[in-house]
Formats: sequence, C-alpha cells, structure tokens
Amino acid sequence: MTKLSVNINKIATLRNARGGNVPDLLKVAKDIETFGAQGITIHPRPDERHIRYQDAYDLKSIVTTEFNIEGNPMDNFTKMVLEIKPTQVTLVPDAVDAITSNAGWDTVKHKDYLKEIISEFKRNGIRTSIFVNSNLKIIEGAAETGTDRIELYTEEFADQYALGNKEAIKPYTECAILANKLNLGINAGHDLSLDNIEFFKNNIPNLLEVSIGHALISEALYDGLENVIAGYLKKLA
Ligand SMILES: CC(=O)[C@@H](O)[C@H](O)COP(=O)(O)O
Ligand SMILES: NCC(=O)COP(=O)(O)O
Repeated sequence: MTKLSVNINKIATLRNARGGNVPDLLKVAKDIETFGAQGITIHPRPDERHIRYQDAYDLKSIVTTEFNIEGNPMDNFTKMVLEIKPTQVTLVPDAVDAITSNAGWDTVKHKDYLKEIISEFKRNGIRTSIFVNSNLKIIEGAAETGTDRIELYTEEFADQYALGNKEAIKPYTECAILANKLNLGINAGHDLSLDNIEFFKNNIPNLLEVSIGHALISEALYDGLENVIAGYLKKLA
C-alpha cells in the first residue's frame, strides 16, 4: 500500500483570498484524515502566500496521521520544523520567489550541506526526505547524504503521461530500483492526479507515500473531498 498525504496549500490559498477563516484549514485537515488520508502535507513558502508559519504550529496538535512539512531549509524554516517536530520534513531547493517547486536537489554539488542539515533533523527524531529529479547520479548522491527517503519530482512524468507518452515512467522506475538497492525510502509528488496515479504507483517498486495537492483539490471541486480521497485510496491500495 502507498500512503496518501494530502497537500492542503490550496485550502490556505482559498482562505487567504478573503482574509478571514473560510475555509477553516484546521477543520479541512481533520476532515481529510476522517476521509481516510494517511497524512497531511504543507509547503509553507517564505512569502506565506498560502500556508502561514502559524498554520504549521496550529496543525501540529490537529494532525493525528503523518505530518509532512516541505520547504527550503533556510534558517526560519529549519527553526520552525525543529520546534514542531513533524513526522517528516521534505527538503525542496526552491528559490524564494518560486511560483511552485520546479527542480530537485543537486545531491552531488550540495552533498555536504544536505548531510549536515539532514543529520540535525534526524537527531531531533524527524524523518527526512529530499526532493529529487529522476536521475541515477542524483539518487546515488542522495544515499550519501544520509536521508531516510527521497521524493521523486513527478512533474515531467505527469506532463508526458497527459500527452500519452507512457515511456516517460522509465527513468522513475530505474531510479526507484536503485533507491531500493540503496535502502532509500521512496515518496513522490508534483502534479500527480486521479488520472496518472495508478499507472505511476504500478511502475514504482515500493512507493511508500505520495503527496498530492493541486490536482486533488481541483478534482474535489467537482466530486467532493470525501469521494476524491476514496478514489485515490482505491488506486493506491
Ligand atoms: C514539492 C512539491 O512539489 C509541492 O510541495 C509543491 O511545490 C506544492 O507547492 P505549491 O502549492 O506552492 O505549488
Ligand atoms: N510534494 C508534492 C506535493 O505536496 C503536492 O504537489 P502538487 O500535487 O500540488 O503538485
């Protein structure tokens, strides 16, 4: 079984549009868990345009499943994660003004930096994952950082799959095989959806967790959160 962690950034985007508390992010997180999702993911960004740092603290006492916080480990992010101690931190090398995540780590170039920050999180009992492109050298580099897991950056797969190019899964499968050999746990995310998730899961040996936000919340506009989450759980079983 692959766990579903729902990224609730878009709920915060909607709430922030009016400056009040509708929709109530904490209630939505609780409901998502009630509907069966096995985790909640947030990706606070430096400008707090969707998830605010305070949301991360408030969610700490609400989330009873896996709590995954994603972001670039700049000083204030690292401080927050060390105070909250979520189940997992996912390190993403985003530029401060990135619209969304658009690249994984260069684990070869940044190996020493990643090693240091990863050991700090692990010393504090937080599982680590690093966001990576599907490249074998990058997976080898990831193993040398000491991270518990990698998160495969799936935008390229999702784009190609939508165009009918199923061959696009190949580099991801090869990376997953190598990651398994190197004892790295495998997560995945970015632009995964009800359309592509089953094919992706079926081609990735030992896929532990997917974090899905943009498509899932968009699909829920038509079918409702409860039905959409049930749909993902069926495909990930
Ligand atoms: C790492 C990743 O792929 C997601 O966390 C994605 O970056 C979501 O962030 P936004 O909701 O800001 O697009
Ligand atoms: N780590 C990926 C994530 O949390 C959600 O990405 P997306 O589904 O919003 O593209």
